[in-house]
Amino acid sequence: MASLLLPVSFACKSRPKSQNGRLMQLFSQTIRLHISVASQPQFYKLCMKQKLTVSACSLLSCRHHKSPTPFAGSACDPSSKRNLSKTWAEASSGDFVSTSETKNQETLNVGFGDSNGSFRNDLASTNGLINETEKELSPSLSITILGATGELARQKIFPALFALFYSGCLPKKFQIFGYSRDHISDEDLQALITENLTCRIDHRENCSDKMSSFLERVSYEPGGYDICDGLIMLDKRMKTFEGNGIANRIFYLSEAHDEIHGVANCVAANAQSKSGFTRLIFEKPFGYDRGSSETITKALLSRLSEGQIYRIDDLLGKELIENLTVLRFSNLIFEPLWNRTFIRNIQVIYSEDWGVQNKGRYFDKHGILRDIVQSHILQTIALLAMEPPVSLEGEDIRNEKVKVLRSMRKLTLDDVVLGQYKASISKDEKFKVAGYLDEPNVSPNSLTPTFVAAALYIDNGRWDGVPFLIKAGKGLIKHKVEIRIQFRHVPGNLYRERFGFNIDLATNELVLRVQPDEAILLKVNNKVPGLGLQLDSSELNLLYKDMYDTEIPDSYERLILDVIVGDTHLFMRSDELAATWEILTPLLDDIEKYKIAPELYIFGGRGPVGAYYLGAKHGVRWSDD
Ligand SMILES: NC(=O)C1=CN([C@@H]2O[C@H](COP(=O)(O)OP(=O)(O)OC[C@H]3O[C@@H](n4cnc5c(N)ncnc54)[C@H](OP(=O)(O)O)[C@@H]3O)[C@@H](O)[C@H]2O)C=CC1
Ligand SMILES: O=C1O[C@H](COP(=O)(O)O)[C@@H](O)[C@H](O)[C@H]1O
Repeated sequence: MASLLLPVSFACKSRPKSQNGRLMQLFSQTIRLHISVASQPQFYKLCMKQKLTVSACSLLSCRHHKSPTPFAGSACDPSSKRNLSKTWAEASSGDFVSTSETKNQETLNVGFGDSNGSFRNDLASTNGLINETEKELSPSLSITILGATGELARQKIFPALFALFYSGCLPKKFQIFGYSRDHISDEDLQALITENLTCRIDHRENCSDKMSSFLERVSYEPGGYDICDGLIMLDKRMKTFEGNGIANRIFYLSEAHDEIHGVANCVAANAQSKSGFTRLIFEKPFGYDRGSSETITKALLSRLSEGQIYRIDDLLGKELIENLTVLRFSNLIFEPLWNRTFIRNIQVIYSEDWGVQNKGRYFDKHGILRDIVQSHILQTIALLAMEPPVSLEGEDIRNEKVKVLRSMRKLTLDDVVLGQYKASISKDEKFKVAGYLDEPNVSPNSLTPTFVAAALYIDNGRWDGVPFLIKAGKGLIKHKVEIRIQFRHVPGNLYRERFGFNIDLATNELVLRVQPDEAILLKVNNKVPGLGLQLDSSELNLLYKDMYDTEIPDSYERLILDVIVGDTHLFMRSDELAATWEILTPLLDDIEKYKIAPELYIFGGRGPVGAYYLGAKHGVRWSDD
């Protein structure tokens, strides 16, 4: 019962006083009175009755469901995903605690909950007022962004942290430290990040107050990446902020990739917390091939424990990807069909209508296989194809993902089509569109692929013989990420003649549209209304923007929150990482060895025609065109 109610008190306590303040007060009193008897549906009704939707209950509890039966749990209530105290203890027990390793639940508490599982008023309030003793002893969270002046930090990480603060998802005692080589002041950094901070569209009260309150907690420390002096200074500054309470630390390594190694070493040696957890977030690329990735992993594991390493992949924080496991394991109608007997093929499509933008140098070295397939696509397939995990705990899910990845056949040139976008003329024929070779910092003779289509197979009992067709490319006609699951045709279908010879028309298809416009679509064969017996393929359409009147959080918000609460399931473990490189390295070696020239395709087109032949070879018709 308590866990059902946590989001309620959490949500409502963390709300600021607004014009709804009185209502809010009444409401939270009411909720507390109901604490021992209320159930989540009852709570929901209460919210509805009081017309306390988004504005009064915050986005956390009764916010988004038009459906009358929201499930327990809230956006930033970790217990909604996993059991808070359990997760906390387990995730932390794998963490490196350099001295005085007090690993019981309370000492490794993030400050969200106490050992009874009930929430204390530890969440960041907009006025941030806590008395001195409380300040000294309460658990703290320090988040350091290394590479704080960079594009990723400015555009994604700081805005995500602000959104978490805005949604009441950060503990009361938190501080954000920016770190990079530039000699700038706290104020300079605050000014730099302000332009990208926005309040949620669906509840914008006190936006500027909240921004100021957030910015007050952002400070800056200059320092290098490979020499540790800066991090030693930072450690001192953190200690001043942390006081004598439990000190939890997160380091987000968002500096230039070449520096990752040195920085991780410096953090591990000089800036780990002595009394709480220390977690490091790593950005892509996760190595270059099997060998390089293994070297990096070994170096990291010599300094840190597996539980401290969070390899972040923003695609995995998208709503529909998180929903994959929910869809599969909480609906009776899907899981029994989720195998080779009923599924004909699965297509994962990652199509971008832009080029490499300003990342020519990085992209030319890595290419589409490392940039998109190695993590985005293989992780998506792993979640899609894994066996049911023992539980929703991160490690249980990661155990299943690694098995699928290890059962995946190594890719070979025979089952791959590579492409590269070339210069073209705009549709109105008015201007020339740059090709890949015209991009800044790209070698003029580059053979780096900007497109790949490939057929993957998982050699296990569930998926034997089912092609997983993947397509990823830049400079294509559409901008979308989709997973398409095509089912087999109905045996002895009574209506077969209505479909002629085109069996594809009679195929049920489940489409998970990750972006844009998140949606779950199910294609079913249906009778066209009327006196005749005409059939068509229609869509049962769960379009999120029609169904839920809430803003979908950015994936960085979800993933950073996962790091805070120690939920590892969306982050690649070292053995998963090794398994992905096993699949790709032979192919990458051959591409380099034989200097495989990619098939050129027009920017803004459908990609190389070879992709269609590849589909045909594996009995698949791309269903996204
Ligand atoms: N941007 C994105 O969308 C994505 C980025 N990534 C990864 O995230 C990390 C950060 O990306 P992003 O912010 O775009 O990168 P930036 O190029 O903007 O660089 C980030 C920071 O790294 C430091 N830096 C830049 N060049 C060098 C250099 N030659 N030597 C040492 N330090 C340098 C800079 O800080 P300083 O002031 O100290 O010079 C800069 O603020 C990278 O590792 C990247 O691979 C991964 C996926 C997507
Ligand atoms: O990780 C990456 O993602 C971007 C696309 O990110 P999105 O959040 O805009 O969908 C992609 O363009 C880039 O190549 C890749 O490294």
